[in-house]
Amino acid sequence: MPQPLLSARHITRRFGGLTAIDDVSLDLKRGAVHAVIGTNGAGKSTLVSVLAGELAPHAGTIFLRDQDVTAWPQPRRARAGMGRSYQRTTIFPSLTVHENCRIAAQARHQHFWHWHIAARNCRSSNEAADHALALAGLDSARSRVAGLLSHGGKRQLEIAMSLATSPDVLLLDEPLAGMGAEETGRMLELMASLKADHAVLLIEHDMDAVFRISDEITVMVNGTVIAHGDPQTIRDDAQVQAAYLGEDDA
Ligand SMILES: Nc1ncnc2c1ncn2[C@@H]1O[C@H](COP(=O)(O)OP(=O)(O)OP(=O)(O)O)[C@@H](O)[C@H]1O
Repeated sequence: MPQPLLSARHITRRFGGLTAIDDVSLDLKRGAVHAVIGTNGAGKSTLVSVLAGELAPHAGTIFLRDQDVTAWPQPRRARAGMGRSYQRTTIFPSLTVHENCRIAAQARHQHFWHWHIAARNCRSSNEAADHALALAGLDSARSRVAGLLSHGGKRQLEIAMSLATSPDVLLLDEPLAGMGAEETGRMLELMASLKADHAVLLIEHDMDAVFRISDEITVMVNGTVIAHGDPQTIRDDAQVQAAYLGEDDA
């Protein structure tokens, strides 16, 4: 069994009187897609934000490899190898696809005393952007204006921007939202190809996609984990069926 790249232990996060996530633990391993599913408001996005370092937990510990990163802010976690994509697209629409990736790459590849160097002259950022575009299958679109890409293309670019920071861990928040069947198929192929070198956390409402792509699934209801296991275990779990999966999904 490979050691987890990321381990979250007993994470709790409250918003005022609401406990959005309550004592949640999970592991992300290289070579595996770990999906977190649950009804609206179950706490999935909050969990991603806590793992990424955008929200501090009220309790619990997060380890990246063997290092306790619980107190690290988001930029430090990103430099240490955590990449994330967001529910809403966060690209720079007037820049080209390559420029978007190059800017993302600078966050990890450029030393702080090099910020005065124009991004286009920074070789390591350019190389990281090239590599990310190749991984994400966007090589041929490198010179296109990002805002003119299809919806699926923009989501693909978001993942490429995340890859440009050379992450080991990828936190993907609803990467398939709003996609048609063809775009979904392409994105699932991309995820399958990325998991060899990455630990992938997938938040997704498309259950067909989740059950096709995932190696492990964690099910959340009202901030707590009610089940965890491989897709077949989750399909067969009576509590999951009652709480979440409809008859069509189970
Ligand atoms: N910044 C915030 N302030 C107050 N409450 C919040 C905040 N962010 C999330 N919540 C609440 O925490 C709970 C969990 O929200 P979260 O967005 O994590 O759920 P989710 O499972 O990602 O839902 P969805 O599938 O709809 O995206 C919800 O009740 C939500 O209203």
